Amino acid sequence: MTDRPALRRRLRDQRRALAAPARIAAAERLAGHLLEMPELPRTGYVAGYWASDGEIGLHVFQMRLPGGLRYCLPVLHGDVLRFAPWRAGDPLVTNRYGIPEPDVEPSSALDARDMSVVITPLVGFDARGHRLGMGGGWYDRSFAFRLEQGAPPLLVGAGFAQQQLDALDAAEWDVPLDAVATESGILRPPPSP
Ligand SMILES: Nc1nc2c(c(=O)[nH]1)N(C=O)[C@@H](CNc1ccc(C(=O)N[C@@H](CCC(=O)O)C(=O)O)cc1)CN2
Ligand SMILES: Nc1ncnc2c1ncn2[C@@H]1O[C@H](COP(=O)(O)OP(=O)(O)OP(=O)(O)O)[C@@H](O)[C@H]1O
Repeated sequence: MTDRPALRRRLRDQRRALAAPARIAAAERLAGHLLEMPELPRTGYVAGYWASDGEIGLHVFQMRLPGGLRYCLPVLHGDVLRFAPWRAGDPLVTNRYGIPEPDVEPSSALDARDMSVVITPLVGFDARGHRLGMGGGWYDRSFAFRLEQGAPPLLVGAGFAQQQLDALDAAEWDVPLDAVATESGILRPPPSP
């Protein structure tokens, strides 16, 4: 068994330590890889996130999204995530974790099932698409339905290549990612037996 809290601390420290020019270049390359994914639909809702704590940024990706795709940000609602369309300039509020989210009534925001694509933040990941997040279980609870059905929504993790781990043991509730995008490219986990 891995010590998940210790692993999170180490990976988060490494992520914050990345120099600004490297993180800007990485976000730019990440956007290019995401936008070239053949699985990316031309219309629908795309969930991103507001990068915090050194997470790889999605601003370039958001700005270059094809016109038919609406960019959304997560909104905490009860114990799950909902999503609200957000464009630069739209009002924001700070959630309990200090992360900005669209200033909308959470109960009126879109359901996880309404998303075509979800770009998830990552603390760590492995080649099988196992994801280590911040530890709140938000993405796992919100997308638990993906354990019983296929995409959509397509779940794509986003992170720096340095966040890849050899192997991450998955908990029974961990929802595997369909792909992981980094500055180095797109990693597609082999189908699990
Ligand atoms: N940018 C971003 N937005 C996101 C997530 C994320 O990982 N990144 N989330 C992914 O689930 C959700 C929020 N989940 C979170 C879960 C735990 C902590 C956390 O532990 N934060 C503090 C300590 C707790 C606190 O301040 O109350 C920390 O930095 O240690 C933060 C966010 C939704 N929005
Ligand atoms: N489908 C679920 N049903 C009930 N509880 C869940 C579910 N998914 C996750 N949890 C709870 O969430 C807690 C945190 O899970 P985990 O460590 O996998 O979070 P994470 O994926 O790193 O976090 P996040 O998604 O917020 O970035 C677990 O200990 C578990 O109690």
